[in-house]
Amino acid sequence: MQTLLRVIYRRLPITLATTAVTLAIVMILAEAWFYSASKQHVQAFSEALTNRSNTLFNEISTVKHKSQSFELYTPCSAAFLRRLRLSLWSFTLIKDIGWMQNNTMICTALWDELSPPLAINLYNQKIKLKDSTWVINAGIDENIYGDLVLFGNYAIVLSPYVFRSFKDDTDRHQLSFIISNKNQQHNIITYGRDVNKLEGDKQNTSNLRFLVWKTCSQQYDFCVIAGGKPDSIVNASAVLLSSLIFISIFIGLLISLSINLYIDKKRSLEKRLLDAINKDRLHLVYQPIYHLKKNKIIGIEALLRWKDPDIGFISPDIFIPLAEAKGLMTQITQLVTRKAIHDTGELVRKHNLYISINISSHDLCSTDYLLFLQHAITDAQFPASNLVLEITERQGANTNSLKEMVERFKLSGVNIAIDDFGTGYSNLNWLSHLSIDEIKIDKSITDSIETDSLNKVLLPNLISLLKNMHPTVVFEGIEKQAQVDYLLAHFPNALGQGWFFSKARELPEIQEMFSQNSNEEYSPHSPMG
Ligand SMILES: Nc1nc2c(ncn2[C@@H]2O[C@H](COP(=O)(O)O[C@H]3[C@@H](O)[C@H](n4cnc5c(=O)[nH]c(N)nc54)O[C@@H]3COP(=O)(O)O)[C@@H](O)[C@H]2O)c(=O)[nH]1
Repeated sequence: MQTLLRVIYRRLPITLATTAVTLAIVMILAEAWFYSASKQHVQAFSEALTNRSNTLFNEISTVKHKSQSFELYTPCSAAFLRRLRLSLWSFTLIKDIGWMQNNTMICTALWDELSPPLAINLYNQKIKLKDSTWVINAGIDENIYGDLVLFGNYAIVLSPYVFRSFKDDTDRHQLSFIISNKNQQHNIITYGRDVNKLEGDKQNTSNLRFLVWKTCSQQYDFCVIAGGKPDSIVNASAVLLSSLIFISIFIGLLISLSINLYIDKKRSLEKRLLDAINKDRLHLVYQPIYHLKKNKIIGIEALLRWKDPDIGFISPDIFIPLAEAKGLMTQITQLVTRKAIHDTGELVRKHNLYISINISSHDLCSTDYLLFLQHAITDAQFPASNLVLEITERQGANTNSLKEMVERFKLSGVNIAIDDFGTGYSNLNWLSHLSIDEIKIDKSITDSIETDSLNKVLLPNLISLLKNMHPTVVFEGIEKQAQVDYLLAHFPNALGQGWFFSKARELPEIQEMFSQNSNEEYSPHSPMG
């Protein structure tokens, strides 16, 4: 724990930055979540209110339809009132149905005949629609108020619970709503403190500060427009807010810890590599290269390996790019050249093998490396013609300077190969400009043999092109018998390298392979011939 805290503390700016960024991201996400939840709430509220209003309009419409059947009886007679009561029974949102004359209620289903008749105060909000008039909060009797729908002589008294739950919800969530006719000229019911905002915007256009949702009835002439301010993280409960802050800080610290550990690891890997180079902890393994038709090893490729005492084996795919990035490749190439020449001299001379080493185009353009190589060859009395320098172009080196240097290296007697031919790095352009002794066909092309990839279509043309050229051709990454069979049938003089024959091995194992093969019909020949 202490070590972790030290790692975090050591790079305080990174820790503060990641924590601040995480906090900002978490808060933005929380705000977006609140906004989306509020939007859904307004939408659901508007739709529920529309459903409730639909039920109400439906009940009012039923009363209107039935009114003709009521009038078969004398208004306010016992039979008439009985019909009203029977109808009223089935409604949930209508409280009473009355018969009116000159703004006075003569009788109602619940109150029977009123004696004296009740003068109804109809001067509160009055909304005249096509065939009815809505009176909101009409004074019915002493301290009795109610919403009425008037048509003909009838007065429908709405239940006070029609919109009660919606009004409660409106208060709780600071929503507002308007129920208006479809052309929006008459507001039937309005509620909430932001009704004015809804009035100004009845077109369902929400923005970041105010949400609006409009739903219209399919059957009846009304629409519901609901709206309200979106909830915000700022108004969230203290518990939620502090939990989010805590989580953000925690995630921020974890991210900063990972970044710090990654930086440490990268730095330490670089240091470890430098240490390994200086303490000679890198070593070479060798992968045999076969003449396909003769089924004989005629060369070996030196491949660098690094086993760190703490981490274990580290792939060249990791440390070679690291060395390139940190400017350590000159040292690495010199180390590989020195070791390969020193280790394999006897084997090469005895079996007339050729040995390939990987160098970069940067090394090829370096006069220092040329001098180094010449000294190494002379000191070890190594046959220069048995050495192949494999170059891979990754940095986009200038072809003219490469051409000049290839000539200078070749004057020293060594051979030059293009590695990874067929990838974006090595192409026909190099073949036409440089005096090349060997072409190594990339594994991606070898892989296409016996598959339906595009490379397979190109392969026969590539083979017929290469067959007519001077350089030796090596197919890399052979893993299957089918690939060997194909190449034997179409390009028997090609060379092959890959796990089908052998993985890269320690030098003693390679020497062992030669001692086993020594009595086979193998005539040493010029490796590049
Ligand atoms: N400049 C230098 N680059 C070097 C040196 N040593 C290695 N490298 C480069 O590192 C890359 C990875 O190399 P490595 O992990 O050693 O892989 C080599 C072979 O093991 C692998 N291979 C060979 N046959 C097969 C096969 O049948 N299947 C399969 N999946 N992999 C196979 O290919 C690598 C050899 O590649 P190449 O150099 O293109 O011949 C790699 O880019 C090395 O070049 C070094 O000393 N200097």
